[in-house]
Amino acid sequence: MRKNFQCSFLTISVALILLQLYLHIYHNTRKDEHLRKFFEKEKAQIADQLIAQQPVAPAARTKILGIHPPKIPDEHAGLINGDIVAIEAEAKEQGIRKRFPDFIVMGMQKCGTTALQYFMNFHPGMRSPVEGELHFFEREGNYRKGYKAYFDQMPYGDPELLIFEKTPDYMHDPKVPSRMFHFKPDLKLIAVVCDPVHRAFSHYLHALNITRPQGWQMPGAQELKHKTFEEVVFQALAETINATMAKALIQLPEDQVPYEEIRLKFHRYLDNGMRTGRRYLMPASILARSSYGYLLAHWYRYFPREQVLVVDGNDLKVRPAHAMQRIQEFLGAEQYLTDKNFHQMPDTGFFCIQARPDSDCLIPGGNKGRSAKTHMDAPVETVLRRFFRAIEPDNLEVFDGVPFSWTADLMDPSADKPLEG
Ligand SMILES: Nc1ncnc2c1ncn2[C@@H]1O[C@H](COP(=O)(O)OS(=O)(=O)O)[C@@H](OP(=O)(O)O)[C@H]1O
Repeated sequence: MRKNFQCSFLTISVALILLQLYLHIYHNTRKDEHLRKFFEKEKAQIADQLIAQQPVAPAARTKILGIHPPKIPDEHAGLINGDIVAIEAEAKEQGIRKRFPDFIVMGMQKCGTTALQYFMNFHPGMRSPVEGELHFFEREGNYRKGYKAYFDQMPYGDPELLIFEKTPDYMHDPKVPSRMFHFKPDLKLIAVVCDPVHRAFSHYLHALNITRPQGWQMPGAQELKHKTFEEVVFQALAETINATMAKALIQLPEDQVPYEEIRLKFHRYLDNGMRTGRRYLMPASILARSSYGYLLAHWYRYFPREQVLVVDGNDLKVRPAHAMQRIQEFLGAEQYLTDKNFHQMPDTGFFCIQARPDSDCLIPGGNKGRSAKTHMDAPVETVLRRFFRAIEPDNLEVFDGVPFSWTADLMDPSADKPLEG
C-alpha cells in the first residue's frame, strides 16, 4: 500500500515536471515567433521609404557639430520670486536649525541615485531629508508653494553639515536648470549617469511596476500595461526619430544604418521639448532620459562645469569607494567613506555599507535590483544599442572625448547580439 502510494506520487511528480517543461518551451517559442514577426513587419516597404526620403539639408547637418539645446524661455521656466537668505535668517532667529541644500543629486533616474543617497547619509558631514524625493523644482504643484515650503522639508542639522536632497526627475526636465539657477546660482549638482541601454530597460520595468498610494499614476505609464518592451521601444523610436528611421534602425544591415540622421532627428525632438518646456514622458522618455550629453549641455548653459559632478553609475556598482572619494572631494567634505565601509554582497553583487567595524552592513535600495532578475530579449537590446550608438557621440562631444564605462562596448557593433532571434 505504502509502496503503491510512493509509486503514484513519483509518477505524478514526473508528469508535473514534464508539463512545466512543455509550457516553458511553448511560451518561449511563441515569444520568439512574436519577436520575429515584429521585426519582420513591413520589411519590404522600408527600402522604398528610405529611398523616397528627402536627404537631410546640409545647413541642418552643421548644427550637430556643436550641441546647443535652445535656451528655455523664462515663461516656460516659471521662475518664482522669493528671498532664500531672508527665509534662512528668519529660521535662525527662531532657533530652527535648518538650511537650504548645499547640493542636489539631480539624476539620472535608475542610475543608482537611491544607493548614492543611502551611502551619503552615512557620512557624518552630510544629511538629506529622510522621506523619499522632494520633487520641488519639476512638479508644478510643489514649486508653486514657494521656497518656504521647500525649506520646511529640509532636515534639521548643525550649520557645518552639508545639506542635500536627491530627486532624479530634475535632470531631464527642461525647466529645472533655470529654476535651480534662479534659486541658488552657487548650488553644487551631482549627476549619476549609467549604461543608456540598461537604464532604458530599468526605466520601463520601474514604470510598469510602480505603485503609489491614492491612485497616483506615473504620467504615460498606464498605457504600458498592455505592451511588450519591444513595442514600447518601437513606439518611443517612432515618436522621437519617426517610424521610417525606426524601421531603418531595426532592419538595415549595420553599415547602412543612417546613424548621423538618427542623431540629428533625435536632437530635433529634444530641442522641441526645450522650446516648450515639456517634460519627456513615457514611452519616449526611456530614450530621452538616457541622452545625458544633450541634457547636460542644457545644464551647462546655467551652471559652470566646476559646479556639476558627473558620476558613472557603474562605479557605484563595482567600486563605490572610488565614486565616494570623487564625491567627497567635489563637495569639500572629509574623506570619510572609504574602502573599509563597503562590502560586496555575494548574492546580488551590489555593495552594502558599514558605518563602523562593529555595525551591520546595511543594504541600500529597497525594491531596487529588478533589472538584474529579468532580461531584455536580444533583438530589442540590439535595437537599443544601435539607437544609443547613434547618440553616444553627444557624450563624447559634451564630456571632451572622455568615454564612460559603457562607451567602448556600445560603439562596437560586433558585440551586438543577432537582430533576429
Ligand atoms: N547597492 C547598489 N549600488 C549601486 N547601484 C545599485 C545598488 N542597488 C541598486 N542599484 C542600481 O540602482 C538602480 C536604481 O536606480 P535609482 O535608485 O536611481 O532609481 S530611482 O530613479 O530612484 O527609482 C537599480 O536598477 P534596477 O536593478 O533596475 O532596480 C540598480 O541598477
